[in-house]
Amino acid sequence: MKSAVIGAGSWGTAIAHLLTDNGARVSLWARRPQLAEEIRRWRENRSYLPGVGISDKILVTSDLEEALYDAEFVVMAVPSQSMRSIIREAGKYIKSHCVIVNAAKGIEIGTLLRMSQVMKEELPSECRTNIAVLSGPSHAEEVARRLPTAVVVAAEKKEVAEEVQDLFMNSYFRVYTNPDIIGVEMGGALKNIIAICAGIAEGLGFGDNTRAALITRGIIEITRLGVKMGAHPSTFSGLSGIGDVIVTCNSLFSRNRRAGIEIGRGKSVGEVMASTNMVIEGIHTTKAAYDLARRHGVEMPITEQAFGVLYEGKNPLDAVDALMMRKGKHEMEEVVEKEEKRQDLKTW
Ligand SMILES: NC(=O)C1=CN([C@@H]2O[C@H](COP(=O)(O)OP(=O)(O)OC[C@H]3O[C@@H](n4cnc5c(N)ncnc54)[C@H](OP(=O)(O)O)[C@@H]3O)[C@@H](O)[C@H]2O)C=CC1
Ligand SMILES: O=C(CO)COP(=O)(O)O
Repeated sequence: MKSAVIGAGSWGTAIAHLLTDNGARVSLWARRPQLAEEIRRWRENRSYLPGVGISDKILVTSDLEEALYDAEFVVMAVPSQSMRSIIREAGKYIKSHCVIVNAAKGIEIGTLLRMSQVMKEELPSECRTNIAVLSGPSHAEEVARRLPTAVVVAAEKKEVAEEVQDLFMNSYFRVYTNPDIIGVEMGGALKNIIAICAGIAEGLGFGDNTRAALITRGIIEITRLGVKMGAHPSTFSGLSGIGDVIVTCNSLFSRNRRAGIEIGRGKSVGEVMASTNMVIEGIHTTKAAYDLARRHGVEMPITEQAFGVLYEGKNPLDAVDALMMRKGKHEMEEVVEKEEKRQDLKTW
């Protein structure tokens, strides 16, 4: 059974490595012929995943048709803002019964669509029902070193989710299934905003209390938007919710957190983006989420302040003040409502 991994950044390379461990026949597509050539020559992706040997069983190519030839599974591990153009081209070579897995974490700016929605729009109709989403706390650097990791796969059809679960699961990579595609995808995308904010807080010299506050209040506003868009609230207490928020806000592997640290220390967003060839999804997702929150009338104070800092030149310290000095409120409206009902009181 052949799997094609589209995208030879750190995540695509780690996934190709994992699937090869699982005995699959794997191809890895790199956008630039030069990168494909480098990986073939060194059997290592020195640009994106240095120090990890790439099996010579993996076919590394920059030719999409060659990568996708005969593939039963296609894993899309490309930056979210490039997903549409790449899947459109890939769709010409994907077989109709293929299972297609989104591994990217983002929302398309402008259309405000999730990645599986973008894929659905661009793929031929016969491919559209076999789309799955893989998400959860899974830094490529650790997966490639076979460190125990747990993630979640969501799909419309249970059989599709289970096929992907079987494909990926092994002794160091545990995969759960979940029917809530919206929740799994929204959690994976939105956590990057919180990771940037946690980085900014660190860059400003704040401590563990601040990070814990951002993680906790962050997952609350992520859940608020996700539920408004049709997600199940419990999904956000799972791997693609709080799990991914925790890892991204704490890990030094996180590009989003690292970008935030630089911004907190005084670099501009442009400088931070120009300083790396890696994708900082949260910068784009902040814009998309800000627009989605307005469209759905959802209160997302952290996202709103992140938007101010990233897109309107707001001073991060002013953003912190704006968050801390908001009018006092209840921690959880739903708890208050339940208590009021239980006690038949209106004291709250
Ligand atoms: N890294 C991780 O640990 C994880 C990442 N993800 C998600 O996977 C997705 C891919 O990220 P990741 O593998 O980390 O990427 P990296 O940051 O490691 O590498 C960037 C990749 O993006 C490609 N790229 C850059 N600009 C463009 C463009 N304009 N069009 C097409 N491709 C472009 C680069 O190709 P080139 O070299 O040709 O410029 C390279 O393959 C993201 O959505 C990310 O959130 C999900 C889970 C874990
Ligand atoms: O999604 C990730 C880990 O689960 C990767 O996060 P970064 O893009 O911040 O590195």
